[in-house]
Amino acid sequence: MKRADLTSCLALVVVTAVAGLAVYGLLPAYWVFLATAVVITAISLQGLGLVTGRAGMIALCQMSFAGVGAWTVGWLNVIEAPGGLPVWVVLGGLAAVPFGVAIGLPALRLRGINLAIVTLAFAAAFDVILATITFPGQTSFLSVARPDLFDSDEGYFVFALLFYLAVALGLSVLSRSRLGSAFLAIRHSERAAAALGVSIPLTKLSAFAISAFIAGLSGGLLAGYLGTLVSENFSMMQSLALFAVATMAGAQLAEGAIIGGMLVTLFPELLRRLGLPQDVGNVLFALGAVQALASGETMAETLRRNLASLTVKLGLPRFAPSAPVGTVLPPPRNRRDPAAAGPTLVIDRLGVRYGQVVALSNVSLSVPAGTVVGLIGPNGAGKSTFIDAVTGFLPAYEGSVRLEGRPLEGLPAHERARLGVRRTWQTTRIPPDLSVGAYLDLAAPGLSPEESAAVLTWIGCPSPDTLVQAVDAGTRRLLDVAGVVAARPAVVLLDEPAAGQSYDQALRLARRIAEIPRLFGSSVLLVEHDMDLVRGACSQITVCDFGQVIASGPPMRVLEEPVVKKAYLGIALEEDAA
Ligand SMILES: Nc1ncnc2c1ncn2[C@@H]1O[C@H](COP(=O)(O)OP(=O)(O)OP(=O)(O)O)[C@@H](O)[C@H]1O
Repeated sequence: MKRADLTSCLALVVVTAVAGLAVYGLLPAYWVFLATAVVITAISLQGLGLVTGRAGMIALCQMSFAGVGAWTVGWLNVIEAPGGLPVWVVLGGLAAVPFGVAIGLPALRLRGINLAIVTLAFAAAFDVILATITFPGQTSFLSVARPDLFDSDEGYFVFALLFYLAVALGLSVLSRSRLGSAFLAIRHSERAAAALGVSIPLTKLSAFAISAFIAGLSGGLLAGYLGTLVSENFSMMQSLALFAVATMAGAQLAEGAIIGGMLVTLFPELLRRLGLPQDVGNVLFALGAVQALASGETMAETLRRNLASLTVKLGLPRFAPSAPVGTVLPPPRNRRDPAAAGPTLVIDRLGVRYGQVVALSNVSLSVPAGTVVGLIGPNGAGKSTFIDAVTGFLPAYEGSVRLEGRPLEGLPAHERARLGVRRTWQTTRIPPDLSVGAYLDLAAPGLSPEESAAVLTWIGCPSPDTLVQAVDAGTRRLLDVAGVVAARPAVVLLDEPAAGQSYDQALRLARRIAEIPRLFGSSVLLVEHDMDLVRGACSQITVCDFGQVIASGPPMRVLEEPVVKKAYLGIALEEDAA
């Protein structure tokens, strides 16, 4: 585990222990009882935050997953299964996983309102089923047996808090893993995530499965908390309210889940004491969710921002570790002998149509091993379409694409990326919530901290602990390039990497791109409008116009050809004028 992960896990343990001790030691028994409900709700909210806040999908059936966990615990209690409540709660979580995966399956095709309707329909169906079958032990008033050590209400608070801590620690570690970064990546752009080799179906299903597991745990804990359960505890309305609170509080963060748990538990208590109807709470939660979505900041994020500025004002040391400084680039990929092995990438008679528009027709091109090849052409010539087809982002095309002799037809984008075809985009699609280092881990798993730091220094990006949202647009383009080359694929396809760069930066980038084959062992296909960059980086270029190849060869010769000058008339005149 990295030092930064260890520090944040330790901080989580200390804060939870201090807060738990304060509640346990200072509050009267009734408030400790309420605090237990806060903690149990916070556990469920953490699971919901994973799917909604992190992975960006809508799930309106969190309490149904909790109901599965609670039902399982009730049943294990009735049959007096071995292991007692701690084991039953975990089994309750596991029982909810298949339901989570089943609900995740529509998420592979549906988004937004359609996914919301599917998850809501599941919650409604679960309502009906629960009302019919009742909870085990409900009719005979058989209470769920708590462990002896945690039998009292105060003891059960500690029991629930231990589960909260375990879930928070697990999610904290997960958020720093490649899967955690993949959740953020699919929320930001599924296409860009696939281009990094992330499997979208697997990532979405993992989010739903983990979320359902956590909800199942919370349901099982609720069974032990209340003793006996009724179907209203897990109704569709409860799921809707939980979703609103998760959106408002920012349940993807541990403190957001606790804020949400306090709102869900203590607000109804306040309304009860004021003699106001409970529905007022749900209306306010909905308004709070709208406010959070409109402002783009959840309550937990506001809290973090204020705490950070307070830390700066008080001059306290921040816990962020200093970036490791290294000079060792990752070793280049094992390069095949170019003469013996043939070209890295061969495209033969590629054709693409968008309805009646012929975007590419009979385009053939090859990228020899260890070279940088340019693909240029005026706007609308078909360059991005070419990259989309090669990297697997078009549903269909004519012709063939071969990587090191292997045909890629039929393979989806993430598999092509894993095989060694990596791309960047015309506009950067890096999730802004990630740190620079986490993005590099996502794009190129397995790099050591020293190698990450060296790649970033080489391309001219800030240190790994810098947040992407604090980085300017031009530098994010460089990070795009760093991500693809650090993975050391067979070939990288760079789509206008100099967009947003100054003239000097573009020339520097040209030198870096020319170094890619030697330093990383990857061949390069460069799409670019900046002719100085093309001249500086490429050994061969192919020129397209209206979807067809009009010239190819060494840059100096090809750029002088009349047909190319004609296609580039506007640009040629600009260059002459300059
Ligand atoms: N999704 C689409 N639907 C219909 N037509 C499209 C689509 N995408 C691109 N085209 C058309 O295909 C042709 C090639 O577009 P493409 O974006 O590949 O060109 P380009 O060379 O990358 O242009 P630029 O340099 O401006 O990025 C253009 O005529 C464009 O209008």
